Amino acid sequence: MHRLTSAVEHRGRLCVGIDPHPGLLEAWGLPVSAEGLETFAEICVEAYVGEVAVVKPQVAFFEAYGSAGYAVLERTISVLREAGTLVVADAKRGDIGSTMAAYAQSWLGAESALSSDALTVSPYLGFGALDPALSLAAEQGRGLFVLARTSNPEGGDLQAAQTAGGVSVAQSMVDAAVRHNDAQPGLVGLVVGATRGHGLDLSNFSGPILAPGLGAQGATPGDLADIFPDSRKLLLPNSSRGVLGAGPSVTALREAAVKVRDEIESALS
Ligand SMILES: O=c1ccn([C@@H]2O[C@H](COP(=O)(O)O)[C@@H](O)[C@H]2O)c(=O)[nH]1
Repeated sequence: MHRLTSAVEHRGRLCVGIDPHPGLLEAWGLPVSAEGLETFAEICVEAYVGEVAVVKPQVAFFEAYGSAGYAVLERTISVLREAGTLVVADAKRGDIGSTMAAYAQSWLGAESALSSDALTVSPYLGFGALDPALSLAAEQGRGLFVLARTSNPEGGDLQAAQTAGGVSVAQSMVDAAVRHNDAQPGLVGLVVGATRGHGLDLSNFSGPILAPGLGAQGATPGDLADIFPDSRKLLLPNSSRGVLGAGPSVTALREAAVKVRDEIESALS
């Protein structure tokens, strides 16, 4: 949490995405192949390093190219982290505890080529199933972002459903995160979409919140203060396509990221 707080103080709260959609590769004049992917990622890295605190590669778009895609992802993560940019691997892993331990080693283990500063995880096999990842993250000084209320409209039926405890499923994830952070501040972050009112009580939650939905999904920096009235300090609004649409010029991409970054900072000041 200390590294995140310091990065955000220096380079703002925007978490910008590297989401190499095939349509974006084409729009950038790149082949839809692992070679195109590599150039796309290199342009993103050049544009973002030094300007934003946090970058979120969307693992799915690398995975689509198999081992060659993973090799590009490994290089991308490593170059970003060596340059001092925090990396959230958006892989949304979640499984029974014994398998979760292996996912944790892949994304948070110091020796892994995919080792990142934080990983998105799904708690829908039970928050307790995340324990091996929580332990490794704590040991390695990394973080987890646990899906609570996602930005997509389809998430509502499940996430807003009432649990036997009388709170929504999403709120139960927030409450579990609060309990873990009481023991280890900042270990658990949440994913809460910026696309609508989330209906959550976040007043006891002091960890980071990854808030996707700016740009292509319709949210604007001006919406953030209303949606997250009590969670501004470590709020990490995410925009991917909304910024990436400015490429392939490194300068134009950097300017687009800096513009959104600065709009977020003035909206949350
Ligand atoms: O609730 C969620 C969780 C994750 N995402 C991811 O964030 C980006 C958003 O991309 P845009 O291009 O800015 O829409 C993408 O990687 C999603 O998989 C999310 O949108 N909502």
